Amino acid sequence: MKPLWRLNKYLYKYKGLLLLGIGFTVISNVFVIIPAQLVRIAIDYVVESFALYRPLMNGGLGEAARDNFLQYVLVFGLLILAMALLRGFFLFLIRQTIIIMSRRIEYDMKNELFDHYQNLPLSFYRKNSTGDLMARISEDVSRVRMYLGPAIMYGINLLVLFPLVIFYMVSVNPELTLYSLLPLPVLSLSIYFVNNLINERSEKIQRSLSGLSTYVQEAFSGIRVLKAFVREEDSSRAFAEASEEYKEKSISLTKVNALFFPLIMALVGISTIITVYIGGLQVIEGQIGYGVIAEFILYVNILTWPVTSLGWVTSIVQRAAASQTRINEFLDVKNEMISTEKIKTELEGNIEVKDLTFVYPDSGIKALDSISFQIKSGQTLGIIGTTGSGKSTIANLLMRMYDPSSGVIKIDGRELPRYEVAGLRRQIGFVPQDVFLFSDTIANNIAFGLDQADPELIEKAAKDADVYQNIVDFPKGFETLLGERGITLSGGQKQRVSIARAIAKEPKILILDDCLSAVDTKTENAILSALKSIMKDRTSVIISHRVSSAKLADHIIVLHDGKIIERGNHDFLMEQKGVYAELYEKQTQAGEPVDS
Ligand SMILES: Nc1ncnc2c1ncn2[C@@H]1O[C@H](COP(=O)(O)OP(=O)(O)OP(=O)(O)O)[C@@H](O)[C@H]1O
Repeated sequence: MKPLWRLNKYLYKYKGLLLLGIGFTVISNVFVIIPAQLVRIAIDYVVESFALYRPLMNGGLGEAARDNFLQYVLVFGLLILAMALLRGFFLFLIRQTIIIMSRRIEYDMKNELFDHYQNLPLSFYRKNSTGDLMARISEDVSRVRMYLGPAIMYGINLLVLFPLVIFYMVSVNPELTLYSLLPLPVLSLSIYFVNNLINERSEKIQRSLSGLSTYVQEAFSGIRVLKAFVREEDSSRAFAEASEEYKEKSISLTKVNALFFPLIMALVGISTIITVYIGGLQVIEGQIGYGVIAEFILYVNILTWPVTSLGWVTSIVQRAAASQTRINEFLDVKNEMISTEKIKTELEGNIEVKDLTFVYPDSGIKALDSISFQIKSGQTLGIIGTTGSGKSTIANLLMRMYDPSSGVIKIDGRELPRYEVAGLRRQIGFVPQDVFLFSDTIANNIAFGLDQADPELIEKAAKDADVYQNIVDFPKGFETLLGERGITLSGGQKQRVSIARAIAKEPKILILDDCLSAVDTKTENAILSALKSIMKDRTSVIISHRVSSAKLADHIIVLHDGKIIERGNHDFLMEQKGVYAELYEKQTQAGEPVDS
């Protein structure tokens, strides 16, 4: 229960709806109890009237007595009907308050979680899978909503109705009350166990279903690989196996579900039989009238649902508490990327990195080892290195996606933590190694970093990234929709749209992380020379495997195993005849012309 306390702030926020809901519950229950008493009075009246009817009929007053009697019964009938209608109206109002409150809280919770997720550092995303993040914001929040809505609603109903009914029952006949209520605790306990069984099995089904969807999603997004390696049969077999498991689990749930209602009916039936039997004995002994039996049968029926719901509510609350624990676990993750001074200022773009060492906290891999370099505003730094040498790590650290293990990174003489994180990132244009485009139009993808999409700026960025002609050649031009992962574009086109997105926001610092690998050297040169003019007075960092990309940089560093092994400009490094020169030779011999 304790994890659910965190939700009290929401209950407080929507206290108006909650209090109204409680009020409506009390009123609606009054209209449940009164009809039961009316039924008792009506039946007792009918029985008494029958006893009087015969002597009156003999005395010639039969007709008048009959009319009177029918009128009386009609009034009772109308009264009971009116009560039922009023009860229905108040039930409607209860749902309109408590269930609406739960939906609003669900909305608030999802927004809070989503905002929180977005603020968390990259390391959080390394540790937790996207599936997990999605499950907590959707399934777990839904389970918590079940507590805030139905569970609270039925819980309040139970708390109001139960004492009220028991009070009336005891006031009418304590002995009969005891006997008729005997099977109800068994009902509640059985529902609790059956419901837990249902939940357990539903969860297994849910897991198997999400496994099935992940499998289908992967099979079809990797369909080209699947076909190329002729694995269709294998894939079908694996799918059939996963479906079989899903089917078995669904059938096992159906079995338990099938038990649910018969169980309730059986136990209610037993209660009714006991009521009729004990009540019948008391009627024979003259202790009570027939009406009391009818009233008690109604009471037992009235109590059936609240008692059933007790088991149900308990298991909902347990599940909600487990879900809220999972949600709290994520909500309690703190964002370590805190700014010390929250400096918001326009950057000039002078970068200084000193003795930078970085160890990835989750893997313990030392990706960078005492790296130092400087880039003046308007200059370009080329970073060359083998796979896994730490190039992308430098990009991540410059954007403050992680904080260094030791050493400092300064921009314009200030250490990164002094800047407001969003303000800093807003002035850095980043083109990641794995291009990610959204399922949206090309124009919106390019304008992603802008607060307002300016068509002129978008076109200019596309031209500078050398992708303009490709875009206007599409029938819908800039309005072309990109598929789920930009499948309508070629690898090189995607990279260039991604570059256009970074330069459209006219950043002070531009970081290209190996993002020209899928374009030919001619296009690479065209982009790089366009960038040279755009990035005049701004700073660029060009990370690449290819010497052709880094060649034009003012300063080049060559990385190996997290360490700088060579540094200088192209001519200097060529003269050194070291790793860089060797790489240059290899790449030119491999048929990659590197001349501009
Ligand atoms: N998020 C991460 N968590 C743990 N280790 C990581 C992470 N990212 C990278 N590494 C490790 O850090 C080292 C440097 O990786 P990095 O991505 O910086 O290399 P790179 O030079 O950019 O390589 P490539 O050219 O292949 O992209 C590698 O050994 C890699 O396995």
